[in-house]
Amino acid sequence: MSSFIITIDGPSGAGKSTICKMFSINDGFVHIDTGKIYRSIAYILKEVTEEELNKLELDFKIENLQVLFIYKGKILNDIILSEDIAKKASTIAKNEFVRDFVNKLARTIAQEGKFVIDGRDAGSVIFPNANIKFYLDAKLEERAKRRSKELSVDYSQSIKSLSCRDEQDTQRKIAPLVVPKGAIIIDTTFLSVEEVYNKIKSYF
Ligand SMILES: Nc1ncnc2c1ncn2[C@@H]1O[C@H](COP(=O)(O)OP(=O)(O)OP(=O)(O)O)[C@@H](O)[C@H]1O
Ligand SMILES: Nc1ccn([C@@H]2O[C@H](COP(=O)(O)O)[C@@H](O)[C@H]2O)c(=O)n1
Repeated sequence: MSSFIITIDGPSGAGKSTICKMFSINDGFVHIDTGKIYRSIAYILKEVTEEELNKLELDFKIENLQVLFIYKGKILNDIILSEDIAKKASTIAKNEFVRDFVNKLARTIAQEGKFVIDGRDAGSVIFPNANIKFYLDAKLEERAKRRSKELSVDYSQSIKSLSCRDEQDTQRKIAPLVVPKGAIIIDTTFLSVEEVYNKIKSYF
C-alpha cells in the first residue's frame, strides 16, 4: 500500500491547521502539523545544538487522526501554542540540522495511508511529490486579527509577532516559505472556514 498526500503551506494564521482538521473529521485524513514539531523542539531544548537534537527522543502517536507529539510521556500539542514558543520555533527553523530532523520525522509518520500535512515547506521540500498541493494566504491584518482572538492577545502584539515570523520564514536561506511548484493558491482573507474547505474540495 502507498500514501495519498495533500500538502498545505502558507504563513501563520492563514488557516492551514483549521482546514487540515476538517480533512481529518470529514475525509479521514491523518493530520501532520510540521509546525508542531518545530515548536516541540523549541519547547524541549534550552539550547538547540546538533548534539542535543541527535539525542532527543521525541515520540509520536496517532489518535483520532491527529499526530500527537510526546516527550517523556507528556503530550506536547496543547502546551506549545504560545507566540513565544512560535517565535523560538521560527528562529531554530533556520538550522539545517533541525529541518533535517523534522523532515525525517514527518516522512516516517506519513508512510502508509491518507495524510494532510501543513507547514512552510511541506510541498516544496518535505513532500515534493505530494498528490495535491495548496498554498493558503491571507493579509497580515486579517491573520493578526484571527490570532489575537484565538490566543486572547493584543492585536498590535500579534501584528509584530506575525510580521517577525513572516520575515524569518520567507528570508531564511534553507527551505524558505515559498509557493511550492504546482500548488493551488487560495487567499482566505475574505473567506469563511467552510468556504475555504469547499474551495479546496472542488479541486478533487
Ligand atoms: N477562513 C477563516 N476565517 C476566519 N478565521 C479563521 C479562518 N481560518 C482559520 N481561522 C482562525 O484563525 C486562527 C488561525 O488558524 P490556523 O491555526 O488554522 O492557522 P495556521 O495557518 O495553521 O497557523 P500556524 O501556521 O501558525 O499554525 C484560528 O483561530 C482559526 O480558527
Ligand atoms: N514546515 C515548517 C513548519 C513550521 N516552520 C517554523 O515553525 C514556526 C511555527 O510553525 P506554526 O505553523 O506552528 O506556526 C513557523 O513560524 C516556522 O518558522 C517551518 O519553518 N517549517
